Amino acid sequence: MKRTDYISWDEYFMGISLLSGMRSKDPSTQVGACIVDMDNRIVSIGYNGFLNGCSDEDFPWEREGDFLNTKYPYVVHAEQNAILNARGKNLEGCSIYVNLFPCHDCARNIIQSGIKKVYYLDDKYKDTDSTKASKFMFEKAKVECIRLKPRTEKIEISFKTQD
Ligand SMILES: O=c1[nH]c(=O)n([C@H]2C[C@H](O)[C@@H](COP(=O)(O)O)O2)cc1CO
Ligand SMILES: [Zn+2]
Repeated sequence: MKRTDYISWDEYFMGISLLSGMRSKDPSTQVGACIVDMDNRIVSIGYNGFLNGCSDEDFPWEREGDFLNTKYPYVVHAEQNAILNARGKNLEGCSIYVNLFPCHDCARNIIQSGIKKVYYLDDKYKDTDSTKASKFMFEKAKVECIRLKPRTEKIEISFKTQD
């Protein structure tokens, strides 16, 4: 008799996005993205962070104040990192799982990469122009956006061993 309490594909991939977000140093918003092909094979993963080869201390994590003294000009978004981490692999027809609804810049990159479905959890910036632009572009480009309603509230990962 097979196990019945295994996690669904959606919980698996969104869980990987959330786990990836746990690598983010952003004090306010940790975002993870997981790109999956049409055979449910994981193609790429990314989280929001600063630039390769630079120290995380080189840039500010602030949200407020003069634009150049905030993180916004510098932080690479999770979706962008996931697309770039695919290292040029063909993403046509793939899905992307991301815990936060994509900003308008990520929406453009998602569309241009050939990704056709966006699964998301949180839409806390739904009232911003950025998100409104994302939704408009996704609609015009026929990229499907699906808000995940997970069956369970949380999945626990434990490193406890039997010995
Ligand atoms: O599409 C996105 N992808 C993504 O990685 N992020 C990241 C960028 C920032 O590090 C953080 C947003 O910061 P905040 O919530 O403090 O404004 O989330 C933010 C968005 C949308 O806001
Ligand atoms: Zn973005």
